[in-house]
Amino acid sequence: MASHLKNLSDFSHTTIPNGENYKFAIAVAEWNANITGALYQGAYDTLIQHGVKEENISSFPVPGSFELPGAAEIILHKKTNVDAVICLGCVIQGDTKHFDFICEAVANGITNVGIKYSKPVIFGVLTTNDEQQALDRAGGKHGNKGDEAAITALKMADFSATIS
Ligand SMILES: Nc1c(NC[C@H](O)[C@H](O)[C@H](O)CO)[nH]c(=O)[nH]c1=O
Ligand SMILES: CC(=O)[C@@H](O)COP(=O)(O)O
Repeated sequence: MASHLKNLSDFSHTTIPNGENYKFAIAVAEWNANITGALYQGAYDTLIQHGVKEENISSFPVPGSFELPGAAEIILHKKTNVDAVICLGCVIQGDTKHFDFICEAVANGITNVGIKYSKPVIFGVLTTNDEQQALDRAGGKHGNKGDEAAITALKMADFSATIS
């Protein structure tokens, strides 16, 4: 469903697991920091709201979204007790094809790291045509993609922990 047809921050809170027993890492890109900062705050606040302890959230800034898959790899290689990694970024179309290459590399890279480590690695990356679309999805009229990424991380961490 397109974001304009749903609010990224609208969830039935009865179906969201309590996160008190889970540890999360958040990798956040510094490119478009006004957007990614809002995504980060949304994700952090949502994790806390659902019982995650402050000491169980570790945060890792990286230069750009292209660095997110590598950061997730390093985090999961070195911090084996992390239950899920949330990757946050904002890629905005420019004048060249650079956007296409970054978006594909980031999406594929994040997918591959999650599979490699059998750990949830959440794609919380906005890929927009312009800044307004990003603002609308980082706490604007369409909600906050960071909230959505945190909810997904909670659900997948619980899924991973409870599957026999
Ligand atoms: N244009 C955007 C970038 N570009 C930078 C890359 O992500 C990367 O840091 C660079 O190519 C060096 O490896 N990054 C974003 O996150 N958002 C953009 O709009
Ligand atoms: C997504 C990008 O890397 C892009 O914002 C860079 O802009 P440009 O394509 O005009 O170089």
